[in-house]
Amino acid sequence: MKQTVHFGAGNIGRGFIGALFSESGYHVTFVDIAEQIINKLNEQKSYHVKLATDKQETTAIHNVSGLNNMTQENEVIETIGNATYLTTAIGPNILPRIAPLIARGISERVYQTDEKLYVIACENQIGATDILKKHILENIDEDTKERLDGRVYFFNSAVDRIVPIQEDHDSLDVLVEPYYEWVVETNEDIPAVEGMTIVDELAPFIERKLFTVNTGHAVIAYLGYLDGKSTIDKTLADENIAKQVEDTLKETGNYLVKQYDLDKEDHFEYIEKIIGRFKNPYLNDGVTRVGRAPIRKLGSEDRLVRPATEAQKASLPFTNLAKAIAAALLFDFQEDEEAVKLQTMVKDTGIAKTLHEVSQLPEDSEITKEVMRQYEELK
Ligand SMILES: NC(=O)C1=CN([C@@H]2O[C@H](COP(=O)(O)OP(=O)(O)OC[C@H]3O[C@@H](n4cnc5c(N)ncnc54)[C@H](O)[C@@H]3O)[C@@H](O)[C@H]2O)C=CC1
Ligand SMILES: O=P(O)(O)OC[C@H]1O[C@](O)(CO)[C@@H](O)[C@@H]1O
Repeated sequence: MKQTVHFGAGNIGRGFIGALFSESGYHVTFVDIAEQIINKLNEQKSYHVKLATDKQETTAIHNVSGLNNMTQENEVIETIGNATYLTTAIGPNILPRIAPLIARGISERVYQTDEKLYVIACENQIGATDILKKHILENIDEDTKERLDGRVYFFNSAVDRIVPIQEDHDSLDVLVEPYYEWVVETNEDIPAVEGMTIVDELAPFIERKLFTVNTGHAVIAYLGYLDGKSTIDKTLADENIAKQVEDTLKETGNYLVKQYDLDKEDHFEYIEKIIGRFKNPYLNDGVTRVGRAPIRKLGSEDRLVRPATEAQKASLPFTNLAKAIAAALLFDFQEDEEAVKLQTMVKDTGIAKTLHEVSQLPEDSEITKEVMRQYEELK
């Protein structure tokens, strides 16, 4: 049986990428630090993916097992040696931590086989596989690096499927929205995986997704949190917030249409489709999950700041994006490590210095000034 190894047996790992591989005839080895999940995968050897609809259609996912990357390093290295694909859905900040072990696996593999290995990071980040590749290469010696050519391939990708935090932590089953899109950038003729879309150039796809799905989601999450709302669909039922989401996505939309020469009408239909997905009441998706890790989300290349700086460069409006950034700066959820750190930064150094530090925005930039104005109104 064909083998694939997937780092991160969480929501996207089990509910999306791992499930697609299993349905495409692969045995999926999940690698994770969560001992309980790994044990369950090895005991049950299967789980269910349930659709967030009124009927809750369910698919059984078979041919799965698990390894713990902290305690089973040799087994992980051996599994990398036998895999066709190596994927991750672990969070962009974790990629540097798993890279050394992947590097060891690749280093052994390229002396044992000429079979090709395809590495794809499935994270909400532009160029996530490039980032992973950089960290992997830092852990491979020069002679071995030469053997990667023609044997190990790295492809960037965009992943889109809303998978909320699961209510039953004791179960491997995963509730997911029906919609999904997995776009992979390559010119290689790679083994088919059901549900994987291959494109020559990822930029329009990942930017369209990140600056529509993720920007829209972030606006709802941060404004909802400020307003004491619990979930995304409940927040979107508030007309003022719904209008704010639309206005913000018009700003990112204007940039995307201009940058990628998109058909404006098609793009605005895409926005409406995405907003429809956010309204799914069966997902019960918490604002604190969607708003998680605000420092990462305020990064210069991420869903709020990048479209604002691009809009500014193109002389397009960015006021609503500035409001979303201001709302993110007010996200003080105590159980989120980054939110706590961000609040300390704002308290100790103020908005302009914080934005300079986390978003690389000049302290006197027009965006910063607008964020400061909006922050005062929101707080
Ligand atoms: N949940 C969603 O709807 C979507 C998430 N994404 C992206 O997918 C990635 C994963 O997100 P989720 O699946 O939601 O997160 P998650 O928290 O459900 O899963 C992450 C998994 O990584 C594991 N992990 C953390 N540190 C590790 C380490 N050092 N070594 C091994 N395993 C480790 C965790 O134990 C967990 O099982 C993120 O980059 C996210 O932005 C992308 C699209 C949709
Ligand atoms: O997974 P992240 O980057 O923390 O952000 C949450 C976002 O990602 C998703 O999980 C999936 O695209 C969305 O639900 C949400 O916009």
